[in-house]
Amino acid sequence: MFGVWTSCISWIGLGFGCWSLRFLNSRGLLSIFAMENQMKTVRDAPDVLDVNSSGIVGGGGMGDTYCEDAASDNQPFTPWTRSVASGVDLLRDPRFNKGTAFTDKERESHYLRGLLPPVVVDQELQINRILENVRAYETDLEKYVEVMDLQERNERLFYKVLIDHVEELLPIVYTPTVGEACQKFGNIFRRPHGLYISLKDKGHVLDCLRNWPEPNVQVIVVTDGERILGLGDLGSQGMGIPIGKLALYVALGGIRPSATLPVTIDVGTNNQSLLDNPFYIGLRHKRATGEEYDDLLHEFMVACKQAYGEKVLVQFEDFANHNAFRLLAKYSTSHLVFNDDIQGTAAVALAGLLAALPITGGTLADHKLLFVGAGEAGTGIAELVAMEISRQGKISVEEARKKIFLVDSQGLVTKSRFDSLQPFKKPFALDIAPISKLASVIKELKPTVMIGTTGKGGQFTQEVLEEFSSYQDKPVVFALSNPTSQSECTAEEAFKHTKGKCIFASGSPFKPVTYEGKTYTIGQSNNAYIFPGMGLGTTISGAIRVHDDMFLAAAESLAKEIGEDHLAKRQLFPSFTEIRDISAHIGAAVAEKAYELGLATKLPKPKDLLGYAKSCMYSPVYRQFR
Ligand SMILES: NC(=O)C1=CN([C@@H]2O[C@H](COP(=O)(O)OP(=O)(O)OC[C@H]3O[C@@H](n4cnc5c(N)ncnc54)[C@H](OP(=O)(O)O)[C@@H]3O)[C@@H](O)[C@H]2O)C=CC1
Ligand SMILES: CC(=O)C(=O)O
Ligand SMILES: [Mg+2]
Repeated sequence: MFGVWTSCISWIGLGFGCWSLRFLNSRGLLSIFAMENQMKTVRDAPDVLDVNSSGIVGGGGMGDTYCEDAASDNQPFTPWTRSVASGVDLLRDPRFNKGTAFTDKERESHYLRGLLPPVVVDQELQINRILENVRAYETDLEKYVEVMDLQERNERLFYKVLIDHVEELLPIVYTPTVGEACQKFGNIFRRPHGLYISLKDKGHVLDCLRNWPEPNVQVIVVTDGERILGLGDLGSQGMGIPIGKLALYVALGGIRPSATLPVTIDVGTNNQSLLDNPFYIGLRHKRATGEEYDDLLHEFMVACKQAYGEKVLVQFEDFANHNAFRLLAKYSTSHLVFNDDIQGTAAVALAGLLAALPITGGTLADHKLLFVGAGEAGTGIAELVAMEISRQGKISVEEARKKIFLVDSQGLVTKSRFDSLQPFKKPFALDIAPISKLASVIKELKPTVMIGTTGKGGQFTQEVLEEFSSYQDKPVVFALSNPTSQSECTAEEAFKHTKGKCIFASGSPFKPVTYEGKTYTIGQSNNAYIFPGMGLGTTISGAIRVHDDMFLAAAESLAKEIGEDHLAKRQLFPSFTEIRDISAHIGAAVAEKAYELGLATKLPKPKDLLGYAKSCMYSPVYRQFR
């Protein structure tokens, strides 16, 4: 369908000049021309831009895209064409707009004369201007709005500034600010920036996907908004999360922006304050459940493959756990799908634990791990850790699970509660008397690692941290709940209440902590280290399924990035400034695993997977228009 669309455009464009392109957005019109133009086959490599004077992009090259067509041919010059609007439409198209960075020549050839102020600046100066504006805002939410506006105006500038200033801007486009943005999404709403698929679209989900302007989608992040970070049910306003995650796929993992699709499935919300809010953007009723919910989700999953093929990666994000586990189980055998909160989080936390071993000494199997919070993140990590212990120690996963204890909102997960336990908790149920208080659980079981995934701030109290550090020298404390307000403790509290002994990581960013004259850098144990590389790896290998071993490979690859200089600062995760290179390594490791498991379809396998991964990564540097 879209191949025909592209060829039609090129034929029309060449025949009638740039002005004619402006009339070509009606599907009916296009299909008529497509009938006349079946003979022309023109490849589409949307991010490699080269525009001729009639407003048609033409030329070829691999460049920074791994649009499957371009990548699979593996030729330096693959013929293709791409239509780009001229004049004011070009300025209004964020994908191609360069604003005042358009050169005089480009302004002349693309009908921009008079539409811009006379100054011509480079991307660097534009970045400085953006940063100055962003920094001038007092609140992070204002900064978020400014930065997301830029994404809507000038995509390459948005990604360049994000990549070059990732440490400063990640907390704005991602946790913690994205949480507040979701809470107030209706108030700050400007443009949709993703697909909203609601119960009103039942029977027409494929039409929704077909209305999306980009034909070559490779990564979809979808939420139903029921568990947004630790902020609960935010309904349609959860859309901020897929948008933010996909911005990171591009900035950190080098996926082409045009290959990303944020989706929110709206089945209602149980958040009464949103239902009462006149600015709420979603369906104004309680959540649909059961068959009605499942049918819409199923229609969506089927439509994804119909629209984008077998190899489109679907990332489930921030679903409540009663849906998350069963959706993953239901679709993991038929789709290229993973759940970021269960599997991505597991890989990043495992990487942190592996990285901590040189400090704690011993192997993973020598540890006793306590998970405070036994939902998606908690049991996801627990299962992957058990897999790793089993693999390293050549013991069964059942045996490995014995080193793991869970605590949920009712206290320790024990066999006495077995019948009422959710299925994902059952494998870890202990055969001991129930204990409800966290400090008492610690006293009884003496874990060496404590991982918080409760979504409830402040669970690691002074009493809990003091108890946990009372019998060991190197207590490992991960407070993974997001955003910052929901963190089980702050970095400062962790160091203070363990008397500087802890090895600490958090889900949201914390500033370095100085305790008794020594400064510690706080590593961020966030799945943002994993999913961009996972997307890169599955895409470059043409993987058709995601397998747990790919997450183990990703975790091991990430753990290798931690060296002695990091450990000297007790930093278990590298700085995000290094993340693009790290994502390439993770991508190569994931792709390698996909080939090993027979799940890769891109053949022959590239000889140098790392080099190939790097060569495929999107670069936001401006293109020259000819
Ligand atoms: N750092 C990262 O990369 C990631 C962080 N997260 C964060 O983790 C948090 C949880 O997410 P997720 O696992 O998906 O959520 P779930 O709702 O699936 O799990 C939450 C768990 O916490 C338990 N819980 C709630 N209150 C308490 C309490 N006071 N004491 C002990 N346990 C408690 C719940 O108990 P019960 O089962 O009894 O209800 C449940 O088991 C969120 O804040 C999220 O932002 C999530 C993914 C990635
Ligand atoms: C990071 C993430 O995925 C979460 O907090 O849900
Ligand atoms: Mg999440």
